[in-house]
Amino acid sequence: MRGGVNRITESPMASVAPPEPLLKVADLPGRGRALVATRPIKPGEVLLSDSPLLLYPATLPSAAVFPFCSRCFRSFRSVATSSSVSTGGGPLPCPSCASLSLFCSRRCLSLAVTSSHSSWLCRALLHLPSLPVDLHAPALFLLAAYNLAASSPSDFLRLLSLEGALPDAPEAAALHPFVASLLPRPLPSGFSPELTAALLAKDKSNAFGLMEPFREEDAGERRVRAYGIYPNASFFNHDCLPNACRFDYVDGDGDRNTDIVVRAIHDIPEGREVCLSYFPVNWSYAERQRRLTEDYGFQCECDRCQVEKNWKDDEEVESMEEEEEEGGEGMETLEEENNEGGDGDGDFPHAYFFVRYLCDRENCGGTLAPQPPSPHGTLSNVMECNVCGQLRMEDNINEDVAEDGDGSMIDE
Ligand SMILES: C[S@@+](CC[C@H](N)C(=O)[O-])C[C@H]1O[C@@H](n2cnc3c(N)ncnc32)[C@H](O)[C@@H]1O
Repeated sequence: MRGGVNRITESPMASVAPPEPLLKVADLPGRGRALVATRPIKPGEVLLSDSPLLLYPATLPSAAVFPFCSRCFRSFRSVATSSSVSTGGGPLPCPSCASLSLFCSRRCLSLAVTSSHSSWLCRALLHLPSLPVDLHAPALFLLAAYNLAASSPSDFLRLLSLEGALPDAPEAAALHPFVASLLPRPLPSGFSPELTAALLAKDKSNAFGLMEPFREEDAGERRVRAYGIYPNASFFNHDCLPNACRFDYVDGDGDRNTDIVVRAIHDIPEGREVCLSYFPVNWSYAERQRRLTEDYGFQCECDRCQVEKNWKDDEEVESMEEEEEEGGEGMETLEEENNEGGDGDGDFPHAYFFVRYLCDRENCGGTLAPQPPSPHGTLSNVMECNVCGQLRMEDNINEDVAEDGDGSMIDE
């Protein structure tokens, strides 16, 4: 569904944070809060840079393939090669919980003990290895969330205001007593099994994964280094053919390395809803619907799903394989099909999106978006993959995106 089709009721909520409010929050029937373009948006424009409300590691450092700093989340490998980050002599274990938390510098260690690595959380980590491994990530989330309740009650309320009304997370029953035994007394106001379950549901619906760098040898199995809850980016709804995608540069320099950046993939008209895909765009219809139902509690009815729900399983595989194999010549054929509206059987009207915006690197599955326009508004013809980071020059970017005004080839 698109903004042009839906009736949009503007909510009284503030527009998304500066520098430029290119998006505003709107209530869309059947979709809850959504982000809508406040003016026509050009390919590559930065729609949002968002800092996390909270971050937590996906695993304990001992289980991480490439250990990372427990505060800034940079891998020690990247810190060692960065000119602007002082390592202070290599990974520093926390003096209290030792190798359960490692820091890249004395600065990160001293900043952490006054915020994300408070003394009770540090002691709590010592008990984490007693839990089954599959509960480590949700337990780390709960510890970070209850730590936020103590350190920044307003941010904790913001976390609670996010969407996430799924039935009780099954982990809640095991994790509530665990957390209750570790929290400092007095317990936070409102602390209850229901609050723990509600927090876990917020995490499931809203957490963004900060991924380990892409490696071809991982054969598509990418590991999550950390999860973050981003208060503004949490308003993006899902579309299986998104018009924006998000980038993260966690191993980059500067204090805002854990921010996520959302950029337009192609032209977006004013008033159109801006959506991300909550997972790689090359997933099959069945995989997408399963994930959206189980983790987000809704069935997707986007334009792409409307087409693919009528496909037989083998048709889906054939169409995707055709698109991947055909390359340049295939692209023309698929574009012709698109323009003609397809021929029914084996119809793949959104092939254009895959040819143009799906990274062609083996096992990557990332989405390409142009780099931001210059300060004078000149569009970039360099496409960047949001998974492997590959940059690709694209010819005739201005001509191609004019196809139907927003670069998509979907009939609306
Ligand atoms: C990250 S939140 C997005 C913002 C949310 N709509 C809100 O009101 O805060 C994810 C939730 O939004 C809703 N949602 C996202 N994409 C949707 C879609 N395409 N159709 C219907 N609901 C959607 C689902 O309830 C999902 O669990």
